[in-house]
Amino acid sequence: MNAIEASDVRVTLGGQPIVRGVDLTVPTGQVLALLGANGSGKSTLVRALLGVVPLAGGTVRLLGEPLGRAVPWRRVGYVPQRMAAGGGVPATALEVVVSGLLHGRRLRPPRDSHARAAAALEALGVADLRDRRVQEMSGGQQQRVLIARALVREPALLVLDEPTSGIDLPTQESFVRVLSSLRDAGTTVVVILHEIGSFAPLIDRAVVLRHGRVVHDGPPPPARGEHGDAGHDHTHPHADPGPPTDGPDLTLEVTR
Ligand SMILES: Nc1ncnc2c1ncn2[C@@H]1O[C@H](COP(=O)(O)OP(=O)(O)OP(=O)(O)O)[C@@H](O)[C@H]1O
Repeated sequence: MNAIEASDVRVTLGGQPIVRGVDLTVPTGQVLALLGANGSGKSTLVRALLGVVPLAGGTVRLLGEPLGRAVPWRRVGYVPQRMAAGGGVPATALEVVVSGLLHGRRLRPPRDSHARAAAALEALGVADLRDRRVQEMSGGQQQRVLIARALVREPALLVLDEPTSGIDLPTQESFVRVLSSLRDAGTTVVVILHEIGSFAPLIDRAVVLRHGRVVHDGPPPPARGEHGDAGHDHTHPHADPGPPTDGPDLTLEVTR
């Protein structure tokens, strides 16, 4: 089965076409990186795939069901880009993570929710923050709490929008290990990345957007190696240049 089947997805925001006819099929268990310059439409595409913004055209199926009530949402985890984890509510980290176990008609968390939430915080290296209020945390700490909130659902499909921005390298690496074990358990992962960086060993496929269209879909771009002594491996999407063209030219530089 495919975790995502999207066909000719179109989104218009503020009168502008932002996603301009994207086809995307993601087989179960695949780890897909969504890359592209700032403003190329990555966040808008995933928001459309998850039904957060309305489609101006096209169709989406998630976990075998058409977008809407039939989708088993409790099996979908989503970590939006940079959002205050508590949404202004004076909740502790543990409470925010437990809220990840609530869905639809389930208003009371399951019996083992605290143990599961604590384990998710531990996996993200923020076990010691469990009783701290999220509004009092740094952006990176809040981000980790949000990731824990998505992980605690043990999702079949996990969608992450630049999950590691503002997170230091050792924590990024431990997060990549958490994702590896999820992948081994068969979870499908779609992750928007600014740089492939520490995710490189995990990525099966890279889709690059430019001006709301797919301009690359295949293996992650190979490292070119001209910065051979940089000591690490990352992908820089350049700023989305010029007017839209249909050409397949990639504005992607991979340095090593
Ligand atoms: N609510 C909105 N109304 C109007 N335009 C919007 C809205 N949200 C996003 N846009 C525009 O849509 C375009 C794509 O934005 P989007 O956030 O999807 O890009 P992105 O590739 O995720 O960028 P980034 O890497 O900076 O997060 C941008 O030009 C943005 O200004």
